[in-house]
Amino acid sequence: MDYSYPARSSSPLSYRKSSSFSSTSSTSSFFSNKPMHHMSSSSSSSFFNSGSEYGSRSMSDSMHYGSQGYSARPPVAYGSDEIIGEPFEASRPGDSISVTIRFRPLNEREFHRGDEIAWYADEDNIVRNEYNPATAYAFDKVFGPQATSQEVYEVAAKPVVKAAMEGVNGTVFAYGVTSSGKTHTMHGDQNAPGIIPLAIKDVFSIIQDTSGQDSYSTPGREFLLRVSYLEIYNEVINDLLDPTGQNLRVREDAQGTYIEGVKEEVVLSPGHALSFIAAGEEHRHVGSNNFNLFSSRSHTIFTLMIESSARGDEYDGNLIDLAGSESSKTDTTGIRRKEGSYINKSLLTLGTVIGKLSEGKACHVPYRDSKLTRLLQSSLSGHGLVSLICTVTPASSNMEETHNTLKFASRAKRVEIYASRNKIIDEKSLIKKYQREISVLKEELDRLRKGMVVGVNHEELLSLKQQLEEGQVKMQSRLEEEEEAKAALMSRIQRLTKLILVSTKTTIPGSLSDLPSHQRRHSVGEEDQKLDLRVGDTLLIDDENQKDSPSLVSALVTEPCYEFKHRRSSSRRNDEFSPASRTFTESTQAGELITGIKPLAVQLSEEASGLRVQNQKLAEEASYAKELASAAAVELKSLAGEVTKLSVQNGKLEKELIAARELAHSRSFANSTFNGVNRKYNDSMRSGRKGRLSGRSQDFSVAVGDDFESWNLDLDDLKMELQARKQQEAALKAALAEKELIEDEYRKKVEEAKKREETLENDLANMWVLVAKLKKGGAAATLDSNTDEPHSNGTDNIEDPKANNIESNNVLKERQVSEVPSKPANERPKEEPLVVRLKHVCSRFKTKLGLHLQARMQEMKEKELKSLGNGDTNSYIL
Ligand SMILES: Nc1ncnc2c1ncn2[C@@H]1O[C@H](COP(=O)(O)OP(=O)(O)OP(=O)(O)O)[C@@H](O)[C@H]1O
Repeated sequence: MDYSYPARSSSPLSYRKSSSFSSTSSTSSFFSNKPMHHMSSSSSSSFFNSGSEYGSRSMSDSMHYGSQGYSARPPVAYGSDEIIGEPFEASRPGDSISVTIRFRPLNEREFHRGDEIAWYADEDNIVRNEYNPATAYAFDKVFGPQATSQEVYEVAAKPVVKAAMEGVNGTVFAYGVTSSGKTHTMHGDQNAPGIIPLAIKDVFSIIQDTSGQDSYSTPGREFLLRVSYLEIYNEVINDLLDPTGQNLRVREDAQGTYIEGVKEEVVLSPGHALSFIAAGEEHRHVGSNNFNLFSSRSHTIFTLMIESSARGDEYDGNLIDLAGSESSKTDTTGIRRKEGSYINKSLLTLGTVIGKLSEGKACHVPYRDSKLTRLLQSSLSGHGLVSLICTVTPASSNMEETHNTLKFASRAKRVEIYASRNKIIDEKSLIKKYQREISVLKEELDRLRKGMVVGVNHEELLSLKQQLEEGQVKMQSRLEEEEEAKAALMSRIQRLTKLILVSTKTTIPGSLSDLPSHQRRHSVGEEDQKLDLRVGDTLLIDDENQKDSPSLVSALVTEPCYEFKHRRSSSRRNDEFSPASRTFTESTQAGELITGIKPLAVQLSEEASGLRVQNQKLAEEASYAKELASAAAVELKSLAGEVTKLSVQNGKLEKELIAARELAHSRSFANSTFNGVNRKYNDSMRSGRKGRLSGRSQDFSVAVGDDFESWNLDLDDLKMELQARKQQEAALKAALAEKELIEDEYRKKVEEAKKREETLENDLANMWVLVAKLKKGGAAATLDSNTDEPHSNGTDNIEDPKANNIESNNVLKERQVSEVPSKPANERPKEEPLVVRLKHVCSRFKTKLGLHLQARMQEMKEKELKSLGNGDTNSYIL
């Protein structure tokens, strides 16, 4: 005999490669077990798959395998009682065990060995020997090698399943030599599911079909499905669904035999049920024998128990049990031999039991001789439908084993059964138990309902209902508010806690717990520094939009300002974080570390919530500052307008001045002319040429006299006017100088105002940056501000507006760091430095702006007064 071994999957539905060989006989069964201990019109079905050397050794002893193959040997001779010239008449279903034969194809090994077809399916229900055609057996159905498992299921299992759904126990089992196809038939694989998965699927589809159209449909019924899966290995029963369930005992009560303590799992879908099979397969005993690498070394029984009840009919449920298959296979040495002997023993007992039962005599049936027959007792003794599927190989090399299988099947065919529907529900029935519970609960509910409405009139009921609804609405809204607040708080706490834990992780990996306690006590300062760095890291990472870059962290940690910061702040933090930091620094275990962090987180969350209020205030103040800045900008515009007006006025004044100067010049020319004429006149008067010139002189005198008179008048006027003009000129010059001064002053003020506007805008921008930062990383900022420094009064910072032009928090921090506290701790404001600073910025800004506006108003007033004082002059000039 030569052997090779097919791969075998542990899952009943997983793909299996075709086996190449077979030689020894084996048996496998899918049997419908009895309803166990249940009283009722119940039925049960089981698969079992077992391996055995049943008949194989005699076969191997008598057969000779050689290169010539089996064809060279003569056909096996059979006893006359074994040869059936005419096939049996197929039994009527329900009267006897249904017996089906399934041929598998020749496998590769048999083919290469030159095996011939020794047995074949003749028509639908005859198995005939190729070498002796008179040797034939009739069964209910014979499937050829090409038949599918679905076809086998339809004939051999579906009627049992149907009967089980109607309350009749059912058992299907497979029987055959090793590698004849029991597992293939019962479990199958993904491509060709076997009887078990097909039966499970059918049960669920029957339950789901509530149409009533199908003859199997079960409208108006309730079902509870449970599965169990066990194996009989070396005459020991093990629970495959519960590895701790070993060596289970078979018990007997009035209702028959049952397995004590077997695990039953409720299943909700076919997949769910199959998953239990797959899990059970993991625990099953499988080993290689001469012919099958994954030969079953035990009988396995899969049971699907179906409890069914008409809806509302609490005490009239049906129980249906489906059970699984078992197989046994053999080997010739060592442990396999021992297994094989057990398998053979149980199968021989099975054969004996079947034989006794087939005789139909009232004789002792040795059910108790093996666990298998003991468990099958109810089924085999005719309390339910039984379907036997015998798997056979057509190979000539296994002709004798196949013949033995056929003889066994033939005997089994003679066993009569008396299946009847189980009518009485077991007290242990789960569905009944559940129904009782439901009934009790329903009654209780009814009682409660009745009790609630007794003694309450309709109006009271309505008002109560209204009150209840109002209360519900209030409660709901309050609940929502509380939930929101809680969620906000929780998220904040989580964020803060996360920050702290992340920080802890990045900066002191194991350092606290690694240090001996005494060392830790001495290194509080160091750890404080570390904590500061951690806090700083966290804050900076937060500032950097949460970029968790180790290089960035390390770079920031080494920055001098941070070193300075944590050096300086270590003493202070012990005050401010005393409970948390004490817990933190005194922690010795990781668990304690986390416990220590919690109060800190709570504290931080409180501070963060305070900070949020402050942030809001700051935002309001910032918005007010913005308004002020825009008012200042408007005012600046009006100032610029005034400056322009003044410039225009100055231009006019200059023009007037020029005109006045020209006038003065012309007056001076007239004056000099007058003086010249006057001088000439005086000279002529003094020279005595009065007579000679008298006539002319008179004329002239008349002429000149008239002129002179008028000239004298004009001259006085001119003199006065000239004087006035001179005064005016002086006044204008002074006014011009003053205007120029004022203009310069205005220019300066405009420049100053522009600078201030810039400063204000910067301040405002900084404020927004800080507000945004506080909003974004409020907690971190709080932590930072808490750990940074005692609060400075912030005044110095604001003296120089440029200093407030903080482009980044780092600058601010540097400033804060550089402003080492000069005041005692008890003078420190309670608010954070950033907040104080911002407040000071705002108040300074407001004060300065107010002062500036006041000064401006004053100046304008003065200017106005001055303008009024010079009004005559101006009007005179104009
Ligand atoms: N009807 C069939 N059609 C095709 N292949 C089959 C058929 N029956 C069995 N085989 C193949 O034959 C090989 C052996 O089958 P299987 O393992 O089912 O035998 P078995 O009787 O369960 O053996 P054992 O008792 O040792 O566990 C497998 O590879 C299987 O796929």
